[in-house]
Formats: sequence, structure tokens, C-alpha cells
Amino acid sequence: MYCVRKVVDDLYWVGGNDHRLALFENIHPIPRGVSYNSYLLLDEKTVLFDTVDWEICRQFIENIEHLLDGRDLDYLIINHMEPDHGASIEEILLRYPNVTIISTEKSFLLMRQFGFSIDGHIDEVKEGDTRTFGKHTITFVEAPMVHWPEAMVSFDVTNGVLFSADAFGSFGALDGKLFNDEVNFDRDWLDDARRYYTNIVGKYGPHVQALLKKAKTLDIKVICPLHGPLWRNDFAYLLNKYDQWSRYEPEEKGVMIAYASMYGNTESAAQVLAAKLVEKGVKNVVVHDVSNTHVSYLIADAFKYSHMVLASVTYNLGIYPIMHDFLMHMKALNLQKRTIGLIENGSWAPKSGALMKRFLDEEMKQMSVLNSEVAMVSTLNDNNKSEMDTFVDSILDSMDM
Ligand SMILES: Cc1cc2nc3c(=O)[nH]c(=O)nc-3n(C[C@H](O)[C@H](O)[C@H](O)COP(=O)(O)O)c2cc1C
Repeated sequence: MYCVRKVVDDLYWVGGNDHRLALFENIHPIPRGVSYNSYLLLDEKTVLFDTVDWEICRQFIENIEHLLDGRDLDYLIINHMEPDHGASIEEILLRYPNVTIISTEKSFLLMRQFGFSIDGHIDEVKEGDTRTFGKHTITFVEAPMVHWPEAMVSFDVTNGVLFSADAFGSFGALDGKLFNDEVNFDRDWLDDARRYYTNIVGKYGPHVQALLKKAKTLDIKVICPLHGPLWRNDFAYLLNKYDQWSRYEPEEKGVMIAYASMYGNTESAAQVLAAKLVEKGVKNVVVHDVSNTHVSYLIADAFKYSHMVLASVTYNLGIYPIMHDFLMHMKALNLQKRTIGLIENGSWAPKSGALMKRFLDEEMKQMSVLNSEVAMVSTLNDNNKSEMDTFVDSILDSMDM
């Protein structure tokens, strides 16, 4: 059965939801599912904006066939060729052999690489090109590395609808709700939107900044991303989050404590620290065990908070592997401008503190590591008491508290 929703006059959401996929990109857990959004414009010509993941292709085709109601599909605009949006291109070509695909040069290259038979269907566009389909004129804006090199966004100059590709997307299935004003975004969606942005697009902050600059010149009325809710008001809220995330500025003053512990002693130190910080009035203190918190959640909180404490045991003269993995992810995603405190543990040759400091100083950008640290030998003992108090004070100082 078809399941579509009207976005604005002439434009319909024809995407679908996937609650079965456990790991997005086979990495990131999505307990709330995910939506793949696609849009169909019914003008003098019929125009489809992006396709969907193969997993929901049957639903997608039912949606399109219902709305076309016997009409042919004239155009397919591909803003983003990643397979979670481009996988169904071949199916569209088979069902609508007269369709013309509008996309960027790089996108057509990728289509060929993925094995799609696109010869005779190509209309290549560049930044600033326009196409008119009747009442509606669409202009194309290149958005390289948001989040693949071929990406573009499309803007309907007639009604102000922006088809934003992966920008402004979120994990989470829509389940009937389509617009930001049909959900409590701040309460129910922001965490997943942040986890989506930081893990999927986080590395490309400067490219997102470039796109935000271009977006400022457009009179946007509706934002149609490829995942998650569409936006039709409250743009300042969304743009502000994107601006902060892409400049690597923290959203909130707070301390994320991430610990790596085998027998519980480093964990205990993390808890002592958390209690002391809260006692001293720090409002946002979150504690994560890196061994049982998926790294995508660690990354999201690392982007969210201003301060981080990394507490790690020494393991074979190195940093505990899962803590090391977290550091590697932060580096890969280009996280910067955070203040970091370190807690080290080891029983015979403690090294993790010095190694984490070296990683933060040498491998990452603008990470300010506090001079004060807690150096444990096996367990937090009386000797560490004053060290911990000094450590807490230096965190508070750096937070201007
Ligand atoms: C496989 C393995 C390797 C370790 N390597 C080191 C090491 O190189 N240097 C060291 O000082 N301690 C090493 N340790 C000891 C732990 O770092 C140490 O006992 C620590 O206090 C454990 O803290 P926890 O209670 O938080 O797990 C190692 C432990 C294990 C299990």
C-alpha cells in the first residue's frame, strides 16, 4: 500500500522508514530506525528528487506509481549518489526508460562505477545552472564533501523548497510524522541529529560552513533532507546547531568523562571525579565507559560538551585499545577546540597519560590539555586525594567557575 505525504503544493514525500537495519553504514547503531526521504514534484513535467535504499525500494515504487497515476517519470534529480539514496536508480531506469537524470559530473562517474546503465539519460549540471519543469524552476548548488564529493543541493526558486541532501538529516524513523513541528525535536530528535551529523559529516566542517554561507543567500521556506524530519519553521534553531557543530564549537559548557577500565579502579576514579564536579556546581557531567558505549555516542557527546576527561588504564605499554580507538575516531572526525583532563592508571609501568597527551598534542588540532592530571598506580589511594582536588580545581578554573 502506498504511504505518501504532501510537503507543499505539487510536492510529495515518497520515501520510507527502515526499522530493521541495526547499523547505519554498518557502523552506527540506529535503535530508532532511519528514514530514507525522496520527493516527487508533479508539475508539467514529473520530477523525482533522489531515490532510496534498496531495502525500502518496493514501498518507494508503490508511492511513486500511486502519485504518477499513469503519467511517465520525466526527470530524476540526484543530489547525492551514496547508495542509501542512489541504490534504486537502476530500478527507476527500468520502470521509466524515458527518464532523464540530472546530476553532477562526479555523480555520473559514481553511477557508472556502481554499475548503472545511464547512457542516454544524462543531463549534467553545475553550480548555478537551472532547469524549469513548468511552474517550478530548480537551481543547483554544489555541496562537495557534504558528505561525498559529488553532492549538490537543489533549490526550488518558485516556492523556496531546499532539497538539502545529507545536510540537516538525522537518524530515526519518521513513523508518520514528517515535519519538525510535528515532533518535539529538541526532546526526541536532537541527540540523534547530533550523532548523525558528528559521525557522518563531522569531518567536513569547513565544507558545511561553505554550504551554510550559500544557504544564507536563498529564501528558504522548507528544508527537505534525505533522512529525518523536514523543516518548515524555526530555521534559526537548526542553522545555529549546524553552525556550532561545523565550527567545532561546543554546544554546552560541561564535562564528559570517558573511562577505560578492566577491574574497576579507573572507573571508580571517574565516579569520584564526577561526584566532586557535580558537588562544585558543574551542571552537565556525563560519564561513559568506552568499552560498552558505542563510539558514535562518545563522538556525539565529545562534540556537545566543552570539556572532556579521558581516564585510561595502561595496556601493554599503550593506551587501552578501546580508548585509543575513541581517540582515533575523534581525530578522523576532525574534532578540535576542547579542553581535556587526563587520568592515568597502570600497575608497573603507567604510560597511558603521557601517550594520550602526546596524541592530543601532536595528532589533533587545538586541544588544550590541562597541566594537572591524576596519576594512579592500580587504585586511587590517599596520595591521590590532593591530586584529585587540584585536578577538579583546574577543570573548574578552565570552565571559569
Ligand atoms: C593485558 C594487560 C596489559 C597491561 N599492561 C600494563 C602496562 O603495560 N603497564 C602497566 O603499568 N600496567 C599494565 N596493566 C595493568 C593495568 O593497567 C592496571 O592493573 C590498572 O591498574 C588496572 O586498572 P582498572 O582496575 O581500572 O582496570 C596491564 C593489564 C593487562 C590486563
